[in-house]
Amino acid sequence: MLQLLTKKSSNSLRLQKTKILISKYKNCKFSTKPSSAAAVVEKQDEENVMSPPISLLNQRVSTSEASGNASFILSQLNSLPEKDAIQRPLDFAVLRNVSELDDSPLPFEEVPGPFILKLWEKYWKYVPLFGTQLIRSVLINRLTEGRLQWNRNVTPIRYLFDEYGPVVKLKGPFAGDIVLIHRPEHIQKVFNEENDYATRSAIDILQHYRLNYRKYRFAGPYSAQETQGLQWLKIKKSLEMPIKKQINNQFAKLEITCDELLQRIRLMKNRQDEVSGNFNQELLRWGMESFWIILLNKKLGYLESTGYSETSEASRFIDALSTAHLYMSRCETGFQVWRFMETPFSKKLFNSCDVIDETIEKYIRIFQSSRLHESPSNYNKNENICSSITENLLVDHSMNPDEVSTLLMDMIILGVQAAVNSQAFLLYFLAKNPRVQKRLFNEIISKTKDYPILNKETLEKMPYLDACIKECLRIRPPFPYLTRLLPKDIILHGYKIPKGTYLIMANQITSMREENFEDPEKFKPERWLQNDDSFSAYSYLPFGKGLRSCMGENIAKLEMMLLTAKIIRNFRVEYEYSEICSRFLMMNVPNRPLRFRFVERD
Ligand code: HEM
Repeated sequence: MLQLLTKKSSNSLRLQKTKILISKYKNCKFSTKPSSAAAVVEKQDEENVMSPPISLLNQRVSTSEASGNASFILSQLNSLPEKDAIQRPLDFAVLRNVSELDDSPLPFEEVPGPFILKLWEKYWKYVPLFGTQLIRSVLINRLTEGRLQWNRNVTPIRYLFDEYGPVVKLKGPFAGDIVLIHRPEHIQKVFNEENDYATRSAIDILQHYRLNYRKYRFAGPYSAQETQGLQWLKIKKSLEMPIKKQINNQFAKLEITCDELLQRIRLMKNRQDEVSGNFNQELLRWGMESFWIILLNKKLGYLESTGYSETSEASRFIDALSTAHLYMSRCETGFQVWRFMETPFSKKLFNSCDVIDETIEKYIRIFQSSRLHESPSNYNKNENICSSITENLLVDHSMNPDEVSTLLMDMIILGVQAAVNSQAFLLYFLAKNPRVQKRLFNEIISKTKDYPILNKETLEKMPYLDACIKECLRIRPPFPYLTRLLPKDIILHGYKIPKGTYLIMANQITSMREENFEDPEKFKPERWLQNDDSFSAYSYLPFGKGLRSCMGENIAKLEMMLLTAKIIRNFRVEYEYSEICSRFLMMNVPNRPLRFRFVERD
């Protein structure tokens, strides 16, 4: 009883202290300098502050959470009636004793973030099951106390920004601390510091597949291996020209591939002009066929009738690619038991990766047996001999077949899928915005009336088409986050972020905020046609930025322009069903079947 009474009185003492704290805050002149709540709190009796006036706190707060640090308490105070007066991270700053303010950055420890991780940390450090992807998804969902579901793309991260401000720290017991940002000026600062060893977070399961399962030496550009250094950048730089050349040289083949897809649409449509739900697979076939044309200089018949037989290489490859995508995502999120033993998911993933790998290897062997006996000098004499990027990698860069195979597989699993899903979203946005579609149709007709065959120059004269693609990638970038390992200490929002911290730059959130784009939810391609430099280049980064930016940007844009122009010139695209949103399967993918109507134009 006595204990209870003491507890009660100490609680009211804490309540009083908290109120004093709030009134101090209210009376204090607003300072723009960042400061720290912790500094104020340090002055309090630690015991008192560490056990907050729970009755005052939001219902969600459990006692164990409440026994946390000062940031936690103050963040919970924001849900008190006084919350209008107290804002989030800036408030922590304002609460510091004014006399202590100076220009020096605040220590990393004071970056706000969910506290509950601190409790779990003790347990986690003995269970090395966690990878970067986990931190991004499961963990964040857990932190949001069950209000958000798994694989819900950017929602959990948006929640964290709303809760903690523009710079949020996640204590990563195993993978290291992670800092989340979304403001363009912060993102710009990170890219300004980038050096030749720019490192992204890896897709761990793919790295595991290459290094441990296949025993390759090269883990691919989406790994955190040494390839992330100068060697990769050298290869990447030297491929810029060949890719450009290849896009120009292979334009006619890419166009034929689009025509084949149009034929497939005509075959697939039912009486209501509607294609079946697995139209995404058709787009995947188009994406793969286009990829092979550029990378192998070959049409492999993915959209030809032979390619549809169940036993065909094309069908097996497309199945493997879809399966790999699904299980890669499942392995990366959740408990990563595959780190210790084969699991049903990792088995399915590896089997599909084997199919992809073996197909790529087959074409590499065909190339080797037909060309490698020629002397390298021949390649220089006749430019056409090195007619595909794959040959270029093998011959000019002396990459070994395993390395080439790994690189192509990364490009396929992530790059081709990104282009295909973006194309799917673009058709959806056009279907849902008939006025935009009409304007696009008019542009296509006006630019092609004298030239029934599209060419690259004609496409370049279609600014509205380009704007539609940009707008689609703004609202649904395939990759909603960019990541970098900080090469040196930087100051963000007044906090010192140390070298070696992983930064997650939430680029989808950036481009969906009102302060960066007016009416961000609306599909308004027109915004890209205004000579408006009011938005920062760093508020829209669907292809990333800097040395590690997307290598397939030109390929993807051209493929999308070509196919969209062809489809819109031939069909009016409609969609009658519920809204198609995105779900996160290592990238944004449509969450519903693509049951478009393709109505033939007169
Ligand atoms: C709409 C389609 C695409 C989008 C939006 C996209 C976006 C991205 C993004 C955001 C990155 C990471 C950039 C960074 O960290 O700064 C990336 C990297 C990469 N992308 Fe793409 N991509 C697309 C299509 C493609 C295609 C078709 C290919 C290949 C044919 C490709 C190949 C690559 C490669 C190899 C990298 C790694 C580059 C490096 O690490 O240096 N991408 N892409």
